[in-house]
Amino acid sequence: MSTLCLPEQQTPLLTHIEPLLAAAENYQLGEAVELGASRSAVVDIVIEGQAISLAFGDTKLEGTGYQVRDLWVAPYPSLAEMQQQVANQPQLVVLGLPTATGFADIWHHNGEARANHCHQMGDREPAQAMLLASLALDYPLEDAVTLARAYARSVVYQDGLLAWPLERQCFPRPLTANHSEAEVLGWSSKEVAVKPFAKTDPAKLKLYPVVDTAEWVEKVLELGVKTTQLRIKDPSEPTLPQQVERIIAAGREHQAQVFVNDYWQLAIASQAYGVHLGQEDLETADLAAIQQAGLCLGLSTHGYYEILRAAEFAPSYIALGHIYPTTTKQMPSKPQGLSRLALYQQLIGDMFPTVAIGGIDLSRAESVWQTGVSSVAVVRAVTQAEDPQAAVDAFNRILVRPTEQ
Ligand SMILES: Cc1ncc(COP(=O)(O)OP(=O)(O)O)c(N)n1
Ligand SMILES: Cc1nc(C(=O)O)sc1CCOP(=O)(O)O
Ligand SMILES: [Mg+2]
Repeated sequence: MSTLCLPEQQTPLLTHIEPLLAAAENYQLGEAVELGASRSAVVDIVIEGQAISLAFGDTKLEGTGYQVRDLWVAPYPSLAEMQQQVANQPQLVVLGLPTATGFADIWHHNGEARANHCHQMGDREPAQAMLLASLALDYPLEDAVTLARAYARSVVYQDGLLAWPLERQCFPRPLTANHSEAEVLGWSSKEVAVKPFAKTDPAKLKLYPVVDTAEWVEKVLELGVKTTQLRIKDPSEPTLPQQVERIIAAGREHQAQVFVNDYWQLAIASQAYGVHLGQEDLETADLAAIQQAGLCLGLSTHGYYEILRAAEFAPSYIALGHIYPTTTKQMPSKPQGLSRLALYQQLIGDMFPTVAIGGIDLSRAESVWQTGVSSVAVVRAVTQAEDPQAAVDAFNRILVRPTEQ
């Protein structure tokens, strides 16, 4: 249970907040949110005992939270100026800044500014309402800002229908180097622009065991698996280059799609089938070199913004994690759950293959598969199975579409 308390002047937002919370309940997107009145001029949200405040316009933020600027009177600051300001002010959230070709929403992330951009922005109140509703539903700030814009736009597209935004056309585009307007708009990014990555074979991308030795890669390929990944987290592991060579040879022998986690230079040098990278790698890895070498690229995502950001790079697949709690890896984010997964899958549609990961076992595979994902990645469900062959066979029986039966 969380609470969302509005000051008097923000109560008109309830016109949007109430149906949005009802839609979220309907889709089972989060815990129930109790609405109340704030005794101060700021909006107060409390989730699991943690309080954040949001101050709009001239209201001053005191304490933890966000100062939201969303009312613009010419002359506007430039996008480059706001990028700098937000990078220096972690609490500043900028909504609907007019730019040369549209509108930008900007927020702070790890010492930098991030932004979405769109040509039509919708109205201010729906955006404010969704920002608050989605924060109260425990979406991270970047997803709340992304949903705020998607909702404000969807109210326009759907002719005033107050519903949870689902369609890609409502969502803004993250400003990355791959955004054709980033340069014209004066947005500077650390990533480089890249062409689309090689495509995977969807028929092979179903059960996707992620394992930590070349021996395990060879073993799962022997068991009939057609997509797998070598994930060795210790970069000083002395046998790393040999293990990568081994898995590439084994992948070729079995005509399988074998990915290397993290070590993209090694993967290029050894002409691996593909590389899997995380969000933080997008700014440091040489994506152009990976693309030019013809390798497939899988990208991790953990929410709306990361999905849209990943899509900008046209990867070979988008991984959606973590769906359920996992003990395999310490996760900074919360488990997404099936309902959020289903909406992410609907948003991505057939634009890119998708891979669900995190806490998936045989008992959960069927419901994950029913969301429409292209693949299910597992660690423990195969490597800790009493009988890995039986586990692989059981997954293979589940991961079938009706047209293939
Ligand atoms: C299929 C698949 N999905 C997600 C991940 C996680 O990648 P990343 O976020 O880079 O984290 P590490 O695996 O490097 O800890 C993955 N490896 N594979
Ligand atoms: C490697 C990894 N990445 C995740 C993500 O969400 O990005 S979850 C995960 C571990 C998945 O392990 P298991 O199947 O044992 O829960
Ligand atoms: Mg990684």
